[in-house]
Amino acid sequence: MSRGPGSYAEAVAWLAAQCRRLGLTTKQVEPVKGKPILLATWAGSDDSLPCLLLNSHYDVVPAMTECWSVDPWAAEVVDGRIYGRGTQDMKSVCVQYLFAIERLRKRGFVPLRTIHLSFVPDEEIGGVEGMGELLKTPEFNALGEIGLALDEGLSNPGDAFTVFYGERTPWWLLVRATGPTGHGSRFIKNTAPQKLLRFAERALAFRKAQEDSLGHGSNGCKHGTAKKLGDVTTVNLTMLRCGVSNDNGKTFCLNVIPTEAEAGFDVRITPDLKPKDFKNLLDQWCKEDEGITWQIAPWTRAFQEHHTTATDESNPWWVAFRDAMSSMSFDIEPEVFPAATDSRFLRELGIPALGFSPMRRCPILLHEHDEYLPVDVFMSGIDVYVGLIDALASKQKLHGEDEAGRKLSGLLPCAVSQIL
Ligand SMILES: CSCC[C@H](NC(C)=O)C(=O)O
Ligand SMILES: [Zn+2]
Ligand SMILES: [Zn+2]
Repeated sequence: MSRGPGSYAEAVAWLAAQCRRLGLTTKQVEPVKGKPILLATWAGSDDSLPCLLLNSHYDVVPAMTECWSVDPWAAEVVDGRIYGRGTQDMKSVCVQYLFAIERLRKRGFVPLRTIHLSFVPDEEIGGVEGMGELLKTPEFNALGEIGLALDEGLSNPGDAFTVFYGERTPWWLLVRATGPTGHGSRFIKNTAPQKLLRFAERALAFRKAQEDSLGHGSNGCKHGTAKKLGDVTTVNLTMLRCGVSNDNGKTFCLNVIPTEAEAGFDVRITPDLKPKDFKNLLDQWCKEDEGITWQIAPWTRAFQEHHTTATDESNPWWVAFRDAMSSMSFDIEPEVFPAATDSRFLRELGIPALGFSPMRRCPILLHEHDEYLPVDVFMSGIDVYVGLIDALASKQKLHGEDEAGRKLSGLLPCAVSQIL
């Protein structure tokens, strides 16, 4: 597979060949030109039952080769570790699904429920033209009712596996202030940069309070544990822009007060905070000054609701997942994913989705230099999927699935909360 941009088609061709070798039926869809999606299917014996969807993204973030101690594209094994970009995020999962299916087929396993696999591009750049578009296609619709989707998670450095039932909603903000100009030597009031800095101070005070609450709140937290990153809201100042320049930003007239100043913020709203309430906070911070406004960065999409997958007895798929892991003697730790994954598109449609990569006893190395996965973690991850797929695809009709195999509206596997 070649490296760098332009290898989407090669990646899909390779994955499609592997799927066909395993006897899966495959279909390629390309809702956005140059961004192919692979769908593969192992038909179940009862096509009236909702299916299992195993999702993975085949794109990866770039690697700064000069900062790696090995070639990030060679999958070299050094000291029992597979090094390479995507070993954790999430090429390993793409192929672990396939190895697990190969093993199950060799064993003569026949799934009761149909198993679909989706291999999508673009997750690393927002997923809008990958999973986002896939869900609008007739081919996705033709897959039938999805009972449960599995998607990526994160490694757990301890002995348990982490399972993500939701994620923080990303809001990317632009804040713009305007004010008077004047000579840089004077006490000019309410300048654009001053207003912007006051806004930033309010935002950063909120950030500090959120950071201080990390590690606390064992009573308030959904799973009775101390607050983790996914349970608080982060606000990070990621862009600052102002100044009067005569030469397109090479040098600045530092003695002239600029009339405009702009800042960009990466905000991640925890499911415990209503997006509507965060919006009110932003409005309030802006109201404290004249001439300052905020907007969602127009090239991004801000979800206005949180969608989480229920992790209690009301969701039979959660129970099935939990019990399957427990029967393999694995502990699981349910959490909110601190960043964004393709699961948010699935949950938005009401499809229960769990973020799970079978990686434990290993540091979280996604997007880092020298990303690796120990060989034994990779191999045992295949065993985990064999057990999970066997258990989940063998589930008889679950509580809440009606005669036609459809979910009853009373079943709430995917809780929608906090409507703006
Ligand atoms: C909003 S799309 C960007 C997706 C990216 N996901 C990860 C896992 O890094 C992020 O959260 O920034
Ligand atoms: Zn990923
Ligand atoms: Zn990633």
